[in-house]
Amino acid sequence: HFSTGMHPMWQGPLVAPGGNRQSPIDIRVRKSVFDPHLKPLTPDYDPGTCSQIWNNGYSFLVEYDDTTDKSILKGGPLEDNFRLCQFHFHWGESNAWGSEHTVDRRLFPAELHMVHWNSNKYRRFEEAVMEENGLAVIGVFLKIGKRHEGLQKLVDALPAVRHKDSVVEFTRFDPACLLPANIDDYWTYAGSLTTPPLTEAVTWIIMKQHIEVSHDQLAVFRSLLFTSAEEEVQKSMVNNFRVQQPLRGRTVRSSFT
Ligand SMILES: NS(=O)(=O)c1ccc(-n2ccn(-c3ccc(F)cc3F)c2=O)cc1
Ligand SMILES: [Zn+2]
Repeated sequence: HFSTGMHPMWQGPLVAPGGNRQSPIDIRVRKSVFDPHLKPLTPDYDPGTCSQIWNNGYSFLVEYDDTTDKSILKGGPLEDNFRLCQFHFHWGESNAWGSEHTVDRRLFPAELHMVHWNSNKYRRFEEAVMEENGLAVIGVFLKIGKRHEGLQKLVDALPAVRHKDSVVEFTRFDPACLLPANIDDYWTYAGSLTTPPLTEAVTWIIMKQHIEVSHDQLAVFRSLLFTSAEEEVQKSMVNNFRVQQPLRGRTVRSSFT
């Protein structure tokens, strides 16, 4: 039987010890500050660097070969080149919740995170993840609506990684297809990873425009399991989001008025 009880990890530290730039947060639109110096984001991804999908017991990660600067993110609030290493999602057991960030307390059914690391300053991800501003994560909200054609190739591969620690080869997927049409309007703030190690290394870039996926596509996310094949009790992979964290005086900047 599949319980959707709170997975122990998610009852983890509500606020990291001594953390004053933790994520996720609620984005108060009227409190965000327009910054005219913010540039447009210029992602440049090579689908040829896509390598595999891995169920790590928290989410499923679509991983990219980040040994060269083939898939990079520049511009926006970023001074350096950031290399794409993986993307993943957070979602709820119902369409009423699931996102990690909120906009004026509005919850979305799911949220995409595209994780990049500063390849000008560091030699590998493992180093960057421990450094202030070593990472840049793009967040995109998902809403239930029309089927997302580009996502379907990924949805079709998910049954192969149903259990924790399963991996399947996955190639030639262009992550740019998951970005909204308008990537010029975003919020950005200094934050952290939202699961352990919770390091305060992330420049967050949250897209104002959401993408749409169908109810059936999101239902396949919920068919994944937190648990490995050997465990007796299988736990549905749902509600894999962290509770919101105090802003602690941080400013959220917007690229739009
Ligand atoms: N949800 S999120 O803020 O985008 C997020 C949360 C956690 C991670 N995460 C968890 C473990 N790691 C990790 C993987 C490999 C490594 F060498 C070091 C790490 F911290 C990681 O990047 C990555 C991204
Ligand atoms: Zn995430």
